[in-house]
Amino acid sequence: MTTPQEPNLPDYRDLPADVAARMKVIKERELVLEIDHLGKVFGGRKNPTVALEDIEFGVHKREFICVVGPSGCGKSTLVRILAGLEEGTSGRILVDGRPVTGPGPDRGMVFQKYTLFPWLTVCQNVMFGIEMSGTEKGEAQRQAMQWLQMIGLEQFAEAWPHQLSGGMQQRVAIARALAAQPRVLLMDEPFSALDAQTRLRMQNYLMEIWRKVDITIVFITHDLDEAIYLADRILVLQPRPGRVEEVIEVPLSRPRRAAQMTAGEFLATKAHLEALIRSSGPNADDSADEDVELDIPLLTLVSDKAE
Ligand SMILES: Nc1ncnc2c1ncn2[C@@H]1O[C@H](COP(=O)(O)OP(=O)(O)OP(=O)(O)O)[C@@H](O)[C@H]1O
Repeated sequence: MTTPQEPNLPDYRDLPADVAARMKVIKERELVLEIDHLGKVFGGRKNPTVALEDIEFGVHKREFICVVGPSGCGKSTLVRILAGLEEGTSGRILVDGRPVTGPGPDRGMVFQKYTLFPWLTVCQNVMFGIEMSGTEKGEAQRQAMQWLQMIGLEQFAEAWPHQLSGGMQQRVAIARALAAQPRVLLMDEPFSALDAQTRLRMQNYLMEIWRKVDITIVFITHDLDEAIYLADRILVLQPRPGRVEEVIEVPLSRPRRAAQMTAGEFLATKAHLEALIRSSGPNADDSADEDVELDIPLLTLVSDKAE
């Protein structure tokens, strides 16, 4: 779908030269994750809900993908299928060319809710992911400490998860997921429970780690600012049934800085995403009613009073 461009804003499709060059390099890289004609239907034949229909998308090595869309478009279903926690009804998922048949060490997960094991210390939590791959305890501890150093939490190695702030817990959750050396990191609204300032710090922190570690990221979010700030490409889903609405190449240079959030390219991308999501969201069919609401006499009365 095309939406009218906002006046005074650049065209979100115009990539600055450095971004275009970067996108070209990314697209030349191999596909780590392939979503091959994926469909998902819930419920029986009598009352089916088509959550996903014919999703076709490939994620390149070291790419940062954000998935957005209105509530109910199938974001959580998609990430659960990618993780192998749920099966698709049709199509398939491939990681490095191999079909996904269930959860596996090639895919790490970070969820919205803090998911550290409360009965393990911070260090033991990170060791857990490493030991899962068969590494012996002493070596796992050494590697876990390296990860804690990388995320700046080595002094909390012996602390319990509940002694850490929400942001710190999510940092440990990211370290735990990455320590198992997955090919893809799947993140399902990992920062949505955090306050705005912590959230921005976590976004910067995640991009910093991603710069240093060989990892491909698929990040689900409701927050359009977050998606634009983080992603190389944004996969926009539409609901009922969940289909690919558009894939947007984010026209922002890297490294990203918070100041870019007021740049014309950022605002143009956001305006386009908002229009896309508004037009396909749960209230899209009610837009005619909304127009009627704006005309109600009460609004005129209030403005009369003010004068
Ligand atoms: N276990 C289930 N049984 C039946 N229908 C389901 C089930 N899980 C999800 N659905 C339906 O599938 C569709 C997609 O749901 P999903 O939770 O994946 O969307 P979402 O984009 O993550 O939504 P939100 O943004 O509100 O979290 C919705 O219509 C939902 O009602």
